[in-house]
Amino acid sequence: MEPLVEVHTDEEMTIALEAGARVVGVNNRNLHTFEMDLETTERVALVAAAMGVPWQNPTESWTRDRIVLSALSGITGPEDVKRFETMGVSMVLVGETLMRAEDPAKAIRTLLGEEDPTPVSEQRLVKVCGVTNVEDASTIATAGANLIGVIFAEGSPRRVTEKRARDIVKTVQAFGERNSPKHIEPPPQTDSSAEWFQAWSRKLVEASHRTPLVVGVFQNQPMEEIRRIVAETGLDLVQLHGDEGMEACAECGVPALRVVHVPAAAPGEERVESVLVGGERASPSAKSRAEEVLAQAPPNFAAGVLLDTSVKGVKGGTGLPFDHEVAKLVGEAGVPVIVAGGLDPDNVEVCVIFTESFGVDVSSGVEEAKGVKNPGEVKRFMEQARLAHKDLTAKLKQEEEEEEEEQGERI
Ligand SMILES: O=C(O)c1ccccc1NCC(=O)[C@H](O)[C@H](O)COP(=O)(O)O
Repeated sequence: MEPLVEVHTDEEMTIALEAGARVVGVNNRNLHTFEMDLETTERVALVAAAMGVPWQNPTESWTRDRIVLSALSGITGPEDVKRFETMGVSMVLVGETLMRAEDPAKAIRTLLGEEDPTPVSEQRLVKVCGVTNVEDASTIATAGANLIGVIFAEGSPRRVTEKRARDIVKTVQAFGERNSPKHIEPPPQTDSSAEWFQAWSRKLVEASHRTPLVVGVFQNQPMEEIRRIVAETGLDLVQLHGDEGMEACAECGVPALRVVHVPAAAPGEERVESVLVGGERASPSAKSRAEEVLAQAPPNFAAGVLLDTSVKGVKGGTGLPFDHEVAKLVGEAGVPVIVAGGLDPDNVEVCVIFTESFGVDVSSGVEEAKGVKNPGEVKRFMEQARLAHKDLTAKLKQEEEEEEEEQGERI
């Protein structure tokens, strides 16, 4: 019988090989800090290479002059399996991903590349906001949200203390197997809002698809206060939800989402009703609102544009939608947006398919009381949003193919 010897550092690898270990597993998780780093296997494997000990290629049968090298922990998607397969690792060990999976058999097929997951580059964002306790944060992280919002805005019934925010940050970090804020490098500066926000949207999805990020929501608060709270609580991102303007987003100490407020829609005008009236593609009011939004979205400051409803001076957590035609038009101009305001598990799908938005944000639509989330509704919202994202990806792909076919026919 051959024992599997687990190592995490260069030194441990040296000891294991010198002792004659033939099956060596590199744990990507540091068991002292619980921090996860998939590069650990690659780094520690170099020690074996430097000692002239080759490892077994997964496609060949084992010979005793080679070690069987395994990558342990942190494997969450087929791209991770591929990464280790490419470097010739013989085995991967997967625990947490299968424990969290609703359908472990399907999860294994997905890891092996036999099921078709949405590639990260095509994924979209879901934010659940107004979280006030660690139990809700855990529920939302487990349900698969990308962003978890905590509110510092004065007067909000969902406002949290710094201590509570710190506890929520710790819970979300532990879920994502990290113990520090996620650093996201901004894209290169550009003259184009579309280019800037598209680059940021890819970065946000990439940074949050394994591990949710915590967003602190502020409203017209002094910048020193924001920066202090960011540093003291460990927030990953900020959301400026007042009249701060775009430029302020570059001053927060971490990347910031900028909210642009759109007045609440008149009843019945939340979505498609303004389209195709009298041959006009969009209502004049939606067009001018979209232009206003675009004018407020210069490049090089914010990490994203979040459109939310304002009603009679109230901004945030209104539970009311705005005219989604506005979001659709801003997206068509090339600027990806996150749509907030009055979303719930029953209307999120229509919103996603209609607006083709990059992201959605919900707060009161999944609450059972102000500041208290309903776990069943959170789960349902996530399922509906993800389903809609899948349908939208399929729809956009089909449209692209049809367009290519048409172009081919014209030539
Ligand atoms: O939710 C609040 O109480 C709030 C108060 C002040 C500023 C912002 C606030 N919420 C920020 C959000 O991002 C909400 O998710 C967004 O407004 C949507 O809320 P809802 O319409 O309830 O889904």
